[in-house]
Amino acid sequence: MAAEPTAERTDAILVADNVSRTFGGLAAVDVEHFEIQRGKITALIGPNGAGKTTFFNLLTGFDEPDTGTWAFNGQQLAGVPPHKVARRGMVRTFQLTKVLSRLTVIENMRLGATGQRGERLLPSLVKSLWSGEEDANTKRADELLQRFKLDAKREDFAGSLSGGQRKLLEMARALMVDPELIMLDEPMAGVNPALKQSLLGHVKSLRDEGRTVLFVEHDMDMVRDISDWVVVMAAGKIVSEGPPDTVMSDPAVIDAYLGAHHDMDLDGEAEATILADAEAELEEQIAEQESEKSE
Ligand SMILES: Nc1ncnc2c1ncn2[C@@H]1O[C@H](COP(=O)(O)OP(=O)(O)OP(=O)(O)O)[C@@H](O)[C@H]1O
Repeated sequence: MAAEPTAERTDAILVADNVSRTFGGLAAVDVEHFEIQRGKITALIGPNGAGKTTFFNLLTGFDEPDTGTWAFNGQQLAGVPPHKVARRGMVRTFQLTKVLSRLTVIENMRLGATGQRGERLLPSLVKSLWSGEEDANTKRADELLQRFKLDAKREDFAGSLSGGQRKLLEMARALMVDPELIMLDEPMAGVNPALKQSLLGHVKSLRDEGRTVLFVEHDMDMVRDISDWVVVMAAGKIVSEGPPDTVMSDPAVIDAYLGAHHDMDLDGEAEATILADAEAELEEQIAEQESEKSE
């Protein structure tokens, strides 16, 4: 049996109660109780439209709930704007938007240091950040780019990165504020199958260095592989939670997925394109590793 959603566990870094959000008549999120355990990797899964992204947005201050309270390290967060949430140590990743794609990799990293603000502010922020090349933020950014093997891409436009590299940049950028809790938005989306292991390694390394990770993901292999705890949402509610093996064999979870989740079948052409991309990206990684060795 999977643990009941209300089951008490030990060291929670985040505790949320009665968080709800409706759109028109639709209860997108209606979560009675939710906890994230410190130092663990927690997966938030559920079929399309289950409310995962909305819940993420509520917890990080990007959307306002109709009801609810939640505390991070014992401090209430309702009503706190996203950049202040980030400064308190809780940060979420974002998929690269158009605006961010037009900035270089290092510019994206510097923006990460400011926490998270509305995109309209970005152009002025970018300019004001340029005072000193050698400041502490640049040093930290360069260290992170090295760790995520993006240093060779430092001056490239973020929009030119491959799917896997974008995901690495999203993670590296979030780490600029040295968060205790990092929330990853579909870290495997758009990543070539051949590179998934390397990405998984990076996510595990976040836990190994003492951070807490929450991620939303549709890739069940990833969920099974790296999660310490899995929380399942369906129709806005938490319907099950527990260790990955237990949860994934829970009939309520299987029902939730069979009811609403459809994996897309790829046609031959799409599959060939993905394979070709994967090969190109792998070759690039190998070339980078070889050039590192010869340095
Ligand atoms: N801004 C909005 N206005 C109206 N309805 C919304 C809005 N945002 C989300 N919804 C609705 O709320 C429900 C939950 O959506 P949400 O995106 O949170 O689900 P999800 O679990 O993240 O899905 P996916 O896995 O497809 O990303 C859906 O029915 C969605 O259509």
